[in-house]
Amino acid sequence: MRVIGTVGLAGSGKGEAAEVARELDVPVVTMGDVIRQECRDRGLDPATHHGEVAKGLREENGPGAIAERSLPIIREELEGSETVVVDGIRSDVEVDAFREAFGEDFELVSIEAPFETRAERLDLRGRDASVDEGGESLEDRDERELGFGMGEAMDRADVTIENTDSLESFRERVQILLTDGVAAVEGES
Ligand SMILES: Nc1ncnc2c1ncn2[C@@H]1O[C@H](COP(=O)(O)OP(=O)(O)OP(=O)(O)O)[C@@H](O)[C@H]1O
Repeated sequence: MRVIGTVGLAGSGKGEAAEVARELDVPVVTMGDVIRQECRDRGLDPATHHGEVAKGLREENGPGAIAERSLPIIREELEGSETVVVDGIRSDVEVDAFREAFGEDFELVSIEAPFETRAERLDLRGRDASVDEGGESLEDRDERELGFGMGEAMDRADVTIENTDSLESFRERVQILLTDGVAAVEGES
């Protein structure tokens, strides 16, 4: 059993990593999915209320609320798969929740790229897929997410993947990590 969590700022490559996992038939549990479900439960549109509901959930139920809500989903996926990816961890408190739930079987990967690189990629992604980023600037999103403790979560990672090279090289490293574990990419980046 292996639960691989990813953490990283907007545009760092978490979505691509999740895509590589799906291509390998590794189930991906997204923190965003938990929040979107909560939006629907509250009768709110996830497109416009995602950030607000994420903040509300943490304020009302504690900073580990979203991680806690994802645990049963992850456990269910582990019944059918040796490896599960947890996409989009946002804080050190969430890291603690996963470590407590899965112990040594939880491995945290920090995906990192400089601000300008992320800004360019998100700009291109927006144009390609007409993704609505909700009108929030990357500076504001970084600030909001770092405010949740994302920097501390990144500091706790077992391994960091620098996503500054080609997409192909990034995808290859993610594939190695998913098939051979965190130790296989340690020292590479
Ligand atoms: N190494 C790379 N080279 C070129 N493009 C890349 C690279 N890594 C990611 N991208 C592209 O950059 C965009 C942002 O990456 P991705 O969607 O994976 O980010 P993310 O971390 O999931 O961001 P968000 O949290 O906003 O969803 C995507 O269009 C992705 O295909």
